Amino acid sequence: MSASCNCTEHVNKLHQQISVMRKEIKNLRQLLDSAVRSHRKHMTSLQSALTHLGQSRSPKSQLRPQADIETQNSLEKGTIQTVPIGYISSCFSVKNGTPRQPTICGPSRATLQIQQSVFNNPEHSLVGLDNYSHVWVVFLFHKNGHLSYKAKVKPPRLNGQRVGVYSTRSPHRPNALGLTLAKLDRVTGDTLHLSEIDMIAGTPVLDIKPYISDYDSPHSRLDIDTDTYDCGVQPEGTNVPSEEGTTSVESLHSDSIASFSCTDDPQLDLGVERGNSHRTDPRIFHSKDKSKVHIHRPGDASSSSAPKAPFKDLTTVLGELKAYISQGDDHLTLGSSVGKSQASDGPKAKPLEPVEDSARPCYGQEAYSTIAGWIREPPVTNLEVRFTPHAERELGQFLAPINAEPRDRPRFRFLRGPKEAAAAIKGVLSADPRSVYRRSRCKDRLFFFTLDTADITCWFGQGFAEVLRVRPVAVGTELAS
Ligand SMILES: C[S@@+](CC[C@H](N)C(=O)[O-])C[C@H]1O[C@@H](n2cnc3c(N)ncnc32)[C@H](O)[C@@H]1O
Repeated sequence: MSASCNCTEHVNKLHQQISVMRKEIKNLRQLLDSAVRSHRKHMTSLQSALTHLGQSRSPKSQLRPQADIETQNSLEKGTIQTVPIGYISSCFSVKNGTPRQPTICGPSRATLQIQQSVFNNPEHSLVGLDNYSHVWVVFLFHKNGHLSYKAKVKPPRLNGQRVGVYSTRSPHRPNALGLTLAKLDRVTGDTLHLSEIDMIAGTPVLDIKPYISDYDSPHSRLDIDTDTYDCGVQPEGTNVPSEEGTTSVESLHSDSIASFSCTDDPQLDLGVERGNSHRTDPRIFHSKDKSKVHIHRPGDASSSSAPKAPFKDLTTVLGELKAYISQGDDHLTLGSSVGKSQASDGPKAKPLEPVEDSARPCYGQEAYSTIAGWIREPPVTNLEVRFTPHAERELGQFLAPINAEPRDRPRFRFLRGPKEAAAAIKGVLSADPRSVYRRSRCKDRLFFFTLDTADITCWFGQGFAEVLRVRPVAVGTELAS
């Protein structure tokens, strides 16, 4: 009896000892964990101190951590590790039916939230951006499906003709990078609200930059090659003579370019006033030669006796030129058009011969740029877009995101109502979103695409596209954000 009693006591003691030891082990573990944490912290701050030292003392400092040196080496070689700053949330869920360029479809809306993994305070990175109306969006064509690319591609608008990949905006290029000029509607905290986009939902964005027309548009460039001025004299060197007849580099990079005049020849003196940019100088017209610009001067035979008078604004003239080109009226020349409207205003412009074929470069909106002819005059013509009454009724059922009631009606996430959606649908379809294959081989097939929360069904006939159905996207297949 006493032996068994002793034994139980002994076992109990052992149990107590084990439990004490367990507690001690637990405490030791906690101590160890906290030591490891503090060690890591210490190492991180030590590392950043070393990096700082390495950067501030000498770029080649031995103190620079290996990772830093590797990054630098990669940069030197032109290879970088990219990190998306955010992902596009847009009214287009798939490639099919997404505009091929942003301007095709104004109401196409999207948001971009800057990731917290990139900046601790992402909203700080957007401070000041709301001063701009447009932003460049650099993104990855993540849904290309493959990484293959070819030196020559067949843009859909060229209807099967091949051109070099670098003369197109094809998504299939060695580095699958896209570039879109998007309208910046507003900035709220860490989020950009965009429209006029051509990116699908989920597109990884690598960078955004403000669009600054003074820098980004050849229209307003100040460093124009003076060779392109056909003003009768070849200016010395490559710089534009300043008002005083001297050539200053500064003058090319300041507003004083507005004072450009061919002072070498009094007959050519345009008398352009300081403060007026040459880009709005109505005396400058394009010749039909690539990049050539004619400056019409009082000395022109057509205007020798004409007094200096107010000229038509260049943008107006370019507008007329654009209208003329799109009308394709072979009998009308810019000269006659401008001349007509300027009959009482001042000298007539030189006639400009009509563009003969779509391959020839034509003039961009900017006064000093040219673009491939097929961009303005593609072999694929724009389509008329119609809605059947049924489709119109279906579209009319959709509500804007802000309308909470009635609950049983479909609601857009991005678009601001049926009117805006109709404009977006027209934009997408008028540019004929079909592939060349579908256009030529499957003409009669129905075409489906998704816009915001609507599934659109349509068909194409000769010169038109007709919307047959506009249904809410099936539940469970809504847009990925
Ligand atoms: C022709 S690209 C032009 C994009 C951009 N504006 C540019 O010039 O780089 C536009 C087309 O790319 C496709 N697309 C848009 N986002 C994409 C993405 N994340 N991955 C793959 N293709 C995409 C859509 O079919 C859209 O119509």
